[in-house]
Amino acid sequence: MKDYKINNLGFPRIGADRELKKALELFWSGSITEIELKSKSALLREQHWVIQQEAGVDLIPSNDFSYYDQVLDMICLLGCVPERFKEAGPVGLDTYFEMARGQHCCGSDLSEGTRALEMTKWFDSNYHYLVPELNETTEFSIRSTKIFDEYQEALDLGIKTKPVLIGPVTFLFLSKSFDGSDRFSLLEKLLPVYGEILQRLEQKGAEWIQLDEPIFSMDLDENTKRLLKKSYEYLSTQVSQTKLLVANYFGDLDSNLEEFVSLPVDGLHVDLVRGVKDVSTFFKSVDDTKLISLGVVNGRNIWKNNYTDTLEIIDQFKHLKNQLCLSPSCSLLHSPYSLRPEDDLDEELKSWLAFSEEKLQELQDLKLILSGKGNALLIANRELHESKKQNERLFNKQVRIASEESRGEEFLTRSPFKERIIQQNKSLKLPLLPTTTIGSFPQDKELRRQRALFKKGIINHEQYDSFIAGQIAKDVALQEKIGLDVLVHGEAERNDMVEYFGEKLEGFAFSKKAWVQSYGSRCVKPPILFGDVSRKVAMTVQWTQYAASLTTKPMKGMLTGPVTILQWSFVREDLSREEVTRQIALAIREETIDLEHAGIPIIQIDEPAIREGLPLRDQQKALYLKWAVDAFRLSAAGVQSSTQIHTHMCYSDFNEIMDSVGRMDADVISIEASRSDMELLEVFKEQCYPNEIGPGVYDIHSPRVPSVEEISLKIKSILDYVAIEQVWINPDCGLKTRGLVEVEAALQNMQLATESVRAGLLQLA
Ligand SMILES: Nc1nc2c(c(=O)[nH]1)N[C@@H](CNc1ccc(C(=O)N[C@@H](CCC(=O)N[C@@H](CCC(=O)N[C@@H](CCC(=O)O)C(=O)O)C(=O)O)C(=O)O)cc1)CN2
Ligand code: MET
Ligand SMILES: [Zn+2]
Repeated sequence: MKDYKINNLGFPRIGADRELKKALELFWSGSITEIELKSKSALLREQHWVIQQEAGVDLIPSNDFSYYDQVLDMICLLGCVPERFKEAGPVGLDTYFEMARGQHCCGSDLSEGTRALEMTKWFDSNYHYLVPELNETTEFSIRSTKIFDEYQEALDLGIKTKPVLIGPVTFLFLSKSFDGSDRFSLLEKLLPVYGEILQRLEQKGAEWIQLDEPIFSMDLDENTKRLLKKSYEYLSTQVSQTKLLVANYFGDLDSNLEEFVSLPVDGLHVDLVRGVKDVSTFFKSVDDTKLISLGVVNGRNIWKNNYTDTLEIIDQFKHLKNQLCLSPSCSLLHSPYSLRPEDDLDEELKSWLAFSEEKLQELQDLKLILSGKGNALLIANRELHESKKQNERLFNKQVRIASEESRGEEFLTRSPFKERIIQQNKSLKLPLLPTTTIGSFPQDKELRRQRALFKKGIINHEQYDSFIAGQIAKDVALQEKIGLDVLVHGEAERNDMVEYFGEKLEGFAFSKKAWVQSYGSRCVKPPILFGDVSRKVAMTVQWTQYAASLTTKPMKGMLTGPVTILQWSFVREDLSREEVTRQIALAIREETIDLEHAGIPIIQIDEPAIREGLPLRDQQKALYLKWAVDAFRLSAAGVQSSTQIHTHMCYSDFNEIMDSVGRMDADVISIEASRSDMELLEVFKEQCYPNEIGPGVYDIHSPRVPSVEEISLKIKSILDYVAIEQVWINPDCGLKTRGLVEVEAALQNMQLATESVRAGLLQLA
């Protein structure tokens, strides 16, 4: 009988009750010391290692913990800290957080020293990493001992771990060259430092080291393949006893399979959830001394594993002489912690789910079944999946019919943009460079407390609603005071832009504590989309109408788009993503039309996740973009030409999707632009993008308040790319993560800057 081991790629680091988030935020506000933050973090690491040990994991990861982000940790480890963060030598926690969050001064300091690193999406997930800044002269040297310290820390607890780090080629791929040089040319300088890291880990006694190279899930040119080969040929000579495991995840190997299996390393991890088509060819080419880690339990979704299907996959590897490991498909960073606190979920639904702790249990179950002793587990699991398939809760006949009947309606066009905009300008009467915000306003402790009280049933609906009404009134008054042109209601009633709609729509369930890290200390609680989606009642009309009644300025209604709801939920796997998105689009469309009927002149349908949902493989991109854009169009189809449709996307890379952005045909699109210095407007300029654009004029991810001069310069630089009639002025994204004081100051400066640019134009005229 074959002996299987259990390998884990990474464990959620935020804590069962988001302890790390809370500790970080206390530390940043000065309420706890660095020593306290460090000791709380050490406690979490210990708990996580012990849980995995008790769950029978053989290869337990270390260095999967991070105070903020694993790529930022790599920047420190490799010593490529950008020059504006002056510190030399070991990178301290202050510099570390400064790179992540920018410097915390509320002045008009324009110096480079204050700007945080750019943040962008980790492959096709909702996790954000900090982008390493490289240029031709970047030098590397070990400037953090975290990976060694954490290995030692576990060892002191009696646990021998497998340190995890991002591999050199993926690291360079994730980086950005700031002088136009080819970032991969730095590999020569980078490899010796990796070699030194591996040697130091070997000296400490590490048996295995995991190097993550998810770049293998993407289309690679011959040069990149060569660099991967070269890297591992070199790195394998840097250790003698210690074994190297290279991990691919998030997709299949496809055309990279040959290169992957022939890497001169001791172990390979494959994602067999997304890369299932690799199975049959994989074992034909791999040599039998390598350990193979089979990523069979989905680390990106929350549904209970289907053991029968999984055993079929494993079966194909059984005849190999290789040591086999059972493993999650990727790090469990993307899974919530545990199902245990979810006592509000009904038992049936709960029986369909597995979070991180349960996923480790699934690996143990599978191992037991493979050893011939788990037949009862296998039968129970099979019965569960059989009965789930037929469960009525998953189907709504009316929704299926409506979806069929709606085919083609996404093409219902209003008049062409050039004509629509004339009508809209006539009724909206906005000044040149209209100012607005992206939707959410700060949510303070008291607001969250009131929502928590309401959810616990301690205050009733009337009490909660009257609190929300008060908050909306304050937000509207603030916008009036500042003098913004298009107002929003501020989203006070929304815990999150996706979770809120999930709670209102049919077909979703929601959890109490299924938090997943999004960036730094920020987490999201993706709703669980398990059945056919439909709208029970109007979801936003009441609050939008109320806000509109408080002002004479135009009020912009605020909806979350279908692709973003899909992308940021845990989604059923028994229906295509395209079909699920269509169902959501139809539900959102009902809301769009209700808002129009309620007299709301501008409706924003946010689609920040369209870009992130783009498949990693070129071949699959066009199909995705087609149905994604169709779904967006469907969610707005049916409104009058005079109703202005806005959308919002917070990404810096539009190059690949520009045609699709055009096809969305929103009257106005607001985008995140400030961290990347407006350079992304290049593609809008090149393509002569015809509709209106609001490039964010300041970064909302940092508490820093930009000065009037700074914003004026930003506005002027926008005008280098886009005709003034097309331009809107707004921040990069929503303001819900910020404090009220800094928001008021920043928006005030934004308004003053806009007015000064307008005045300058008048003088010129
Ligand atoms: N889903 C999603 N993905 C997104 C974004 C987004 O807005 N939503 N924005 C982009 C950036 N990512 C972001 C992700 C999270 C947050 C964010 O602010 N998250 C909040 C949680 C928001 C939330 O749901 N808050 C709950 C509060 C939950 C809570 O903490 N309750 C307390 C109790 C409160 C009390 O008694 O005081 C508790 O459970 O301990 C609410 O408002 O109701 C956080 O981590 O702090 C922001 C941006 C990309 N991806
Ligand atoms: N309307 C949303 C907000 O302002 C858009 C956020 S995009 C992540 O919060
Ligand atoms: Zn945004």
